[in-house]
Amino acid sequence: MTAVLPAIRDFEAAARARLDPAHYDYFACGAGDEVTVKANEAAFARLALLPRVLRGAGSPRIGVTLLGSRAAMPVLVAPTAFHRLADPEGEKATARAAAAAETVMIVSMAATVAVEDVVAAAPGATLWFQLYVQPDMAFTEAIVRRAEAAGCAALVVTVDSPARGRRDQDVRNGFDDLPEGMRCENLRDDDRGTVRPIVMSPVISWEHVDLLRRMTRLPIVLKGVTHPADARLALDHGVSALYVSNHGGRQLDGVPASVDLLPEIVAAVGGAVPVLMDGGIRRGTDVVKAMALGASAVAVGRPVIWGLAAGGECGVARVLGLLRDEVEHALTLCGLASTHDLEPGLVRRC
Ligand SMILES: Cc1cc2nc3c(=O)[nH]c(=O)nc-3n(C[C@H](O)[C@H](O)[C@H](O)COP(=O)(O)O)c2cc1C
Ligand SMILES: O=C(O)C(=O)c1ccccc1
Repeated sequence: MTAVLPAIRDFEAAARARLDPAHYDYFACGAGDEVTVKANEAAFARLALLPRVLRGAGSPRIGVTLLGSRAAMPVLVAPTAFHRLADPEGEKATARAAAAAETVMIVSMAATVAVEDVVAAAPGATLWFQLYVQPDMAFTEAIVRRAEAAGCAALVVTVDSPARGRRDQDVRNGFDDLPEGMRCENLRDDDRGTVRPIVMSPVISWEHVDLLRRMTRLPIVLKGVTHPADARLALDHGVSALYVSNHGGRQLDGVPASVDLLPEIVAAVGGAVPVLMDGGIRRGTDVVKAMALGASAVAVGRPVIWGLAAGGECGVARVLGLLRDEVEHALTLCGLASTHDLEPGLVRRC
């Protein structure tokens, strides 16, 4: 992979040229009229940065420690499904690139490589496991035990999906299942000898969070919280971190941009636990804006997919390296020595 690709959008163009059009659409598209998909990126464009000068800050430090996991940069790999649609090595390639970048990869429950095989392929990677609670709690527990045994360091429970989002473009393309030879390997049921379908269930409630809390000693991150009242409830239920997300605009269309939700959630949490966010991060300056508004770190979904489709492990490594360089550069231009110096005064609404 030798092309000059100076920005995330160049990786998207390269990915689009290589992917089956229906698979590109699956990765790119969102629910409904894609109001939320567009809002996620547009909201960053409406936030301006007000740099400080003559601070002699030197080269910025951008490492973070989250729930005991160390990351060399405040950009994590968001959980995304079906990496083998983008590259034959799939999640193994993504995990190797995340390990090389020394950041956390959140492995999707809907991965096309079993979590044990991801770990084996990327020794030294720091992995968190994303879970959709399945109504069959015995099966949910079996999945949690696999993630624990594989060495995952946190459980990211996605709560924005009581039903699957309606994505019209997938319907137009007739895309509703993985091709022959690919499966969600984390859903393999040894007792039945089959792979179970992922159930997105409207019966999941706070009781299930309590059950998970008692089931595992792993820190629990609640992904997909948008309402400040839910942020407060989450603290009552003992979660270790909140993860503000609208699922990249793929679930309920019309939810505000993630970065616009951050200030209220951060205020509701009051520093009790870390607040992560994703949605629309395409530049180092976006990372800086989100962290100035109180995020402890951010995650990227589609940019990683574009790197993977454009150039496999090397492509993901380049996307993560690009974001790292851009974060350092943006902090330097803001006159800051560390991401810890980011504060709301750096950001102006325009
Ligand atoms: C193709 C694709 C698959 C996804 N699969 C999952 C998933 O399996 N579990 C999950 O919690 N979120 C999933 N997400 C949502 C991402 O974790 C994340 O919230 C979103 O991509 C962030 O927005 P961004 O793509 O603008 O960075 C998926 C997103 C995309 C684009
Ligand atoms: O496509 C998605 O956004 C997603 O979250 C998902 C979850 C399970 C299976 C496939 C996709």
